[in-house]
Amino acid sequence: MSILATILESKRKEVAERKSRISIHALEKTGFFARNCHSLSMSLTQPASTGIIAEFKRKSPSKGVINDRLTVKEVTQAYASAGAACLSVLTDTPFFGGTDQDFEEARRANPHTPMLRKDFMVDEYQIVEAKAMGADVILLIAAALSPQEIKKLGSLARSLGMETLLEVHDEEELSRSLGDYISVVGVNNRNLKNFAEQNVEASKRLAEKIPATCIKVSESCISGPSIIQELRGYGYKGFLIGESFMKTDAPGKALLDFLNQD
Ligand SMILES: O=P(O)(O)OC[C@@H](O)[C@@H](O)c1c[nH]c2ccccc12
Repeated sequence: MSILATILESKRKEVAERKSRISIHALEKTGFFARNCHSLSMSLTQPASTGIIAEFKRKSPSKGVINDRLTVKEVTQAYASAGAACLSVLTDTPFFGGTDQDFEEARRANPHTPMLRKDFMVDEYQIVEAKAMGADVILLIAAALSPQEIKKLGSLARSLGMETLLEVHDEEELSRSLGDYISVVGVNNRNLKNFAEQNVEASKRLAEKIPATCIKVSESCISGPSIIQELRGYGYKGFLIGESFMKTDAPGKALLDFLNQD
């Protein structure tokens, strides 16, 4: 079984268990549910935007522990003051070591910055959870979802005022998953089925296939500022980066260094 299939199987069980504890109706009354969202599209298209979507990531199935020494609050605040256009916080626990509490702490510490709930979304319940956590953006992974599911989850996100980052890895995933509920497309350079690639070729390959009406984001394996320069040339406006920052002792400083050399 691929790593993605393993994660999805575990996620479905987890969501069923969560649903039995708190109803959707109850979730709608909790936390940040009523707050107005920030727009990722607007943040990425502002002329002065750094375009960096900076991720808090403790560990991953492909890399093992990346950094378990720093708190989510210190890292995300440092990212925001270094100029991150958006913060990405993982909430998956078994495979990435993130939690819902991480997300909420980051939200409280960074009220003015757009935030992406990074998880494997398989059910409408998680979209409502994301809103209650204070998310502005949700991730929908084309390799994990049918076009009908993407439409259902993306439309729900939009109706709650959130945006969707649609993640694709190849042309087939892209063409079957687009819809008017998608305004931002992320090309994951890493293949989630085998965690193989370590370069940004997928972004270069798919750049011209993404409709001009969508904002382009390149995700994963961005190891230095020169790659950002190159991807800008392909029309990319967003750059989702975790490991390059998190593997250092000062991820916010690492982001600043990227910007100063960009
Ligand atoms: O740490 P990196 O290589 O900079 O990658 C960040 C981000 O793109 C990656 O964490 C990611 C992209 N899509 C995902 C889906 C689920 C979990 C994680 C991811």
